[in-house]
Amino acid sequence: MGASKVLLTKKQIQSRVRELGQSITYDYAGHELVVVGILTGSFIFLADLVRTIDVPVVIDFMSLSSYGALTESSGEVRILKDLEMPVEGKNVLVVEDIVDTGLTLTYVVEVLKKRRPQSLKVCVLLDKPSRRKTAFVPDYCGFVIPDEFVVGYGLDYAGKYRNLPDIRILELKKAKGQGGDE
Ligand SMILES: O=P(O)(O)OC[C@H]1O[C@H](OP(=O)(O)OP(=O)(O)O)[C@H](O)[C@@H]1O
Ligand code: HPA
Ligand SMILES: [Mg+2]
Repeated sequence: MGASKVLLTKKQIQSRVRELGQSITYDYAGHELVVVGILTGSFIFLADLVRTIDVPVVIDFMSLSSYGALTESSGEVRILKDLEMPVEGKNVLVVEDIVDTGLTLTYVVEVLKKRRPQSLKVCVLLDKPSRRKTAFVPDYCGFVIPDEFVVGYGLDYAGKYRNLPDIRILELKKAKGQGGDE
């Protein structure tokens, strides 16, 4: 298995997700929220987070791609699937698994701002600031992590490992040495 070192346990994630949900509930009290999940990486975080948010929530998804099967961003972000609903006049909260170079979220914010939402904020579970190529700063952040490629809890390497219940550091060399398939 190429992803053996646990960086964040199930328990740590669960407790931090609950805290984020409480902050979001407090900040949006009395308002309806449109939660926009960025597919595919955000799906587990979003599913857990929305169940800790106690204001009316509508959920929509957008799919973008820049990494493909690589551990380095291609630098080019494309929309693969757009939102189903207009967000004009809505309080929009983008939910994402990780901000790394910042290219994906910088692009998402730019695209959504043009649709004139009432408010637009971004919640990420993980922030890897060491590799940033844009000035992007999330409004809500679960954990700041070191410059390692991580998998699990929705995050993948070449489509795999999203189902791991914790977040682990991908160890490619070890995987090769042990006859892994990377
Ligand atoms: O800050 P950045 O350098 O842009 O990287 C972050 C983005 O990269 C990953 O998605 P990816 O494009 O690999 O697709 P996925 O969500 O389907 O895994 C991750 O889920 C974020 O969306
Ligand atoms: O560390 C990462 N893991 C998985 N997907 C990612 N996309 C950007 N950074 C990462
Ligand atoms: Mg993603």
